[in-house]
Amino acid sequence: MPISLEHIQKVMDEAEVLFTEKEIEGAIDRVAEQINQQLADSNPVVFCVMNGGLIFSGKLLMKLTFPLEQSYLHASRYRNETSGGELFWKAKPEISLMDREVLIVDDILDEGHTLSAIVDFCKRSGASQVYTAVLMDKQHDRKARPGLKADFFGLYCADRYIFGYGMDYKGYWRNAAGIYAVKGM
Ligand SMILES: O=P(O)(O)OC[C@H]1O[C@H](OP(=O)(O)OP(=O)(O)O)[C@H](O)[C@@H]1O
Ligand code: HPA
Repeated sequence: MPISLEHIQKVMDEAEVLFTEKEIEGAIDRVAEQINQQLADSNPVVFCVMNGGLIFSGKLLMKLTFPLEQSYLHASRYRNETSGGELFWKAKPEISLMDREVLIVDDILDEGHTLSAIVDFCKRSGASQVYTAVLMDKQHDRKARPGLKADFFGLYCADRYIFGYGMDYKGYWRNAAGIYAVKGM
């Protein structure tokens, strides 16, 4: 069934603000500072995980102050739905990862299946070290493995369905300049 724009607008009108733009920008500054300290001499390839990682990657990259290469990959398991399924690779990395340090940048670590599969792929492709950075870490006990964490993360969020700053609700509101929770989810 096609999604009605009335529904999409209603979701925004009724959503709860979890984090303001100012709070999120502060978190991105902190993540950038940590990465600048730890990866400055590593000549990494920084991969944006499309689509959700687009805004965080863009904002983060401009705050990284050392030489790096940038690329993208696209693996999706939600496909505009609000619960995850099988991971589907839409675009694998084109740049060689052999003996490279890699930083994967995504919007959210939810159950972590996406990030784990991407990290495994990079290691199998010869990366010497794989780091991960996410804007949001969702708090619950359904992680792909207990204790799964990103190396760098911005903010913890509650176990709600969230959107904004790259994260979508049914394909919409990635452009929202704040992080919102859908009413009742
Ligand atoms: O930790 P997980 O439970 O695996 O979920 C996190 C992943 O889900 C979202 O991507 P999605 O599959 O929606 O693709 P998209 O970025 O193209 O929207 C998000 O951008 C993460 O990549
Ligand atoms: O809460 C979420 N919001 C948007 N995309 C997501 N992908 C995994 N979890 C989420």
